Amino acid sequence: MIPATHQPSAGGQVHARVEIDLGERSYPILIGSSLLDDPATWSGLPKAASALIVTNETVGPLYAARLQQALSQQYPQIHLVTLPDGEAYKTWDSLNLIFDALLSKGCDRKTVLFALGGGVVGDMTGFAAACYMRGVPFVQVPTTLLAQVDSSVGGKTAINHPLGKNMIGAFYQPVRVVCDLDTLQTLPERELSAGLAEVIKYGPIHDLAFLDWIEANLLALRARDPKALAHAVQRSCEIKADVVGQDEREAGLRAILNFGHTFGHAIEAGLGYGEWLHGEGVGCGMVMAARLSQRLGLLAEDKVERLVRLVEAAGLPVRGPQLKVGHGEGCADLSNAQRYLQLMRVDKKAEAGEIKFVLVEDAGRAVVRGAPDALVAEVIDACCA
Ligand SMILES: NC(=O)c1ccc[n+]([C@@H]2O[C@H](COP(=O)([O-])OP(=O)(O)OC[C@H]3O[C@@H](n4cnc5c(N)ncnc54)[C@H](O)[C@@H]3O)[C@@H](O)[C@H]2O)c1
Ligand SMILES: O=C(O)C(=O)C[C@@H](O)[C@H](O)[C@H](O)COP(=O)(O)O
Ligand SMILES: [Zn+2]
Repeated sequence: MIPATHQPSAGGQVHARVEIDLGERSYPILIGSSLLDDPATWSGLPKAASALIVTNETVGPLYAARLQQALSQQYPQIHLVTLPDGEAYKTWDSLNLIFDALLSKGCDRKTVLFALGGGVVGDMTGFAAACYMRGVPFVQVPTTLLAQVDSSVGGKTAINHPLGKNMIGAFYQPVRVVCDLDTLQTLPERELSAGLAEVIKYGPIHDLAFLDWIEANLLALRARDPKALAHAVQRSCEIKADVVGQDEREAGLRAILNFGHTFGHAIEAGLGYGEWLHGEGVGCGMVMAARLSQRLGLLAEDKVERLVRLVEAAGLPVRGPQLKVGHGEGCADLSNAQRYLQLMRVDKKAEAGEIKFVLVEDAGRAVVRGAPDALVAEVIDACCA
C-alpha cells in the first residue's frame, strides 16, 4: 500500500473528451487539468476489491501518492509496483515484476491496473493486463507528451526484443485514458521534444491544417503553454481515435501511424534501446521516409525541407546515426545502410522479407509500400551523419 502523503486538491477540469469507438471496447480519453487528484475523474470504472498502480522510479515519487489518494474512495486496497526507468527495461524481467506484484498481493481477475507514466510503463502495463488471468481491466494515465498524444490510445501493448522493437505484445484496449496536462510541466525538455515527434507525425499523414497549426505554435508548445498543449493532445487523440476506430488491429489503414517508425525502430534497436529516445528515432525516421518519398516522386522537395525544418525546430535530430557495427550478431561486415536494411526487415509491416515503408504524398496522405533496396540505401547514405 502507498502512504497517502497529502490531501488531494480535487476540482479537476476536463477540457476535452475524445471517444474512441470500438464497439464494446469503446472508451473515453479525458484531457484536462488537475484530473489526477479529482475522485470524479475515476468514477464509473470497473468495481474491484483492489487496484494496482504500475509506475516507475521517476514518476512514482512525483504522482503515485496523489493517484492513490484519489482512487482510495473506490478501491479498498491499492497496491503499487515501481519499475526501473527507461526503454532498456521494456523487457520480460520488468513484466515479471508486475506479475509478481499481482500474485503476491492476491490480486484477482477484477483487479484494475493503472499505468502511471510514459509509453514504456503504458505498453508494459497494458501487456500485463492482457495476460494476467487472461485479461484484467486497465486504465492509462499517461504523464509524457508522447504517451498523451499517442501511446496511451489504441491498445498496442508490447515489450522489446533485442532484435526488434515491440516484437512481443498484444492488442488490448484500456477502459479509460486520463491525460492530466499538468503532469507535462515536470517533463524533461528532451522528452517534450520526443513527444513532439509523434504530434508532428499526424500532419503529413492525415491533417495538413494541423501541420500548419503545429508550425505556428511550436514555440508555445516548447514553452509548455497549457492552451497549446491542450490543443495538441486533443487533436492528436482525435486523429488517432479516428484511425484506430477504423482499423483496430492494423489490417491496413492503421499502418499510417507508423510514419517514421520503420527507420526509427531500426535506429532504436541498432544503437541499443534507450540510446536514442523513441521520439528521436521517429523524428529522424520521418525525415528519412520523407526523403524516400521524394526520391519515389511522391513528395515535392519543398515539402521535405519544410518537414526537416519543423523536426529540427522541435529539438529533434534530423541526421541518422551510424549504427554500431558489430552490435548485433552477424553484422560486423555490413555497411551502415546494409545494417539499417537488416534491422528493417524485422519490422512488423514487412512481408516475406520485403520492407514496407509509410511514405507521404504532397496532398497530406500516406501510402504504405515497398521500395528498391538500392534506393533505400542511397537515402540512408544521404541522411546519416
Ligand atoms: N502503444 C503505442 O501505440 C505506442 C505509441 C508510441 C510509442 N510507444 C512506446 O512508448 C515508449 C516511449 O514512451 P515515452 O516517450 O513516454 O518514454 P518513457 O515512458 O520512457 O518516458 C520518458 C521519460 O520521462 C519520464 N517521465 C514520465 N513522465 C514524467 C513526468 N510527468 N515528469 C517527469 N518525468 C517523467 C520517464 O520516467 C522516462 O524517464 C516507447 O517504448 C515506444 O515504443 C507506444
Ligand atoms: O498505434 C499505432 O498503430 C502506432 O503505430 C503508433 C506508434 O507511434 C507506436 O510507436 C507503435 O508502438 C508502433 O507500432 P509497432 O506496431 O511498429 O510496434
Ligand atoms: Zn511511435
